[in-house]
Amino acid sequence: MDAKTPPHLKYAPRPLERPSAAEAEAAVRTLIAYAGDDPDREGLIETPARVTKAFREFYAGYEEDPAAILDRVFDEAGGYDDLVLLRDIPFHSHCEHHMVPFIGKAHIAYYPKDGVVGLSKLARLVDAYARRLQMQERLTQQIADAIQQGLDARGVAVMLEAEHHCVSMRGTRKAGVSTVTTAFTGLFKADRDERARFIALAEGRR
Ligand SMILES: Nc1nc2c(ncn2[C@@H]2O[C@H](COP(=O)(O)OP(=O)(O)OP(=O)(O)O)[C@@H](O)[C@H]2O)c(=O)[nH]1
Ligand SMILES: [Zn+2]
Repeated sequence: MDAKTPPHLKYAPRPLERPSAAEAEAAVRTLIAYAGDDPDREGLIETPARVTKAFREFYAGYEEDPAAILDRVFDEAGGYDDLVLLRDIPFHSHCEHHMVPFIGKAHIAYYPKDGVVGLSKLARLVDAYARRLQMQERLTQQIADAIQQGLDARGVAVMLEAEHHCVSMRGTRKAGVSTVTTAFTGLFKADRDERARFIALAEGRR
């Protein structure tokens, strides 16, 4: 990606100064005590190390370069230039307000221009952005923009539907609420029939 790349698409938002694993484990001990339990009781002794390890998995996206995921374009798709759609890609992310999971499915479509990308790469792209502290709206937009930029597609459509555990488990405690977000570029942005086709396919109506 070049100097014109918008900040939200860059590999990492800024150079990160990571605390050590020992410092992170100490912070988890503090949170256990804040929750009201004893970090020294037997069942919790190894928990700070486990949580720290889990964090590296939950937030592995900061170490991924989305542009590199879409690097390999196949230009031998036999002239195929119609829509490619992946439906029901499961994802897990964490909301940046409460660091609580939001979990759902992504539907992604694009109209190829000069080639197609390996199907698994679109799922990898979702993970590269989902495994960060996120807002669902930004996650949706980042996925669309990265595909648009990486493939120079004629159009990209992204729909995310997710349940936010910060809404279901705490605060208003409304379980089962689905948040739906969409982002469109190119043909999808310009043509409402294209948007309708995408939505029908994403919902499994065709
Ligand atoms: N737009 C948007 N809001 C989100 C997302 N994830 C969590 N939120 C919301 O972020 C808001 C944060 O609101 P605040 O009033 O600062 O925090 P709060 O007091 O914990 O809010 P409550 O959840 O209403 O108790 C809440 O309304 C959350 O539901 C997201 O991905 N997108
Ligand atoms: Zn939240």
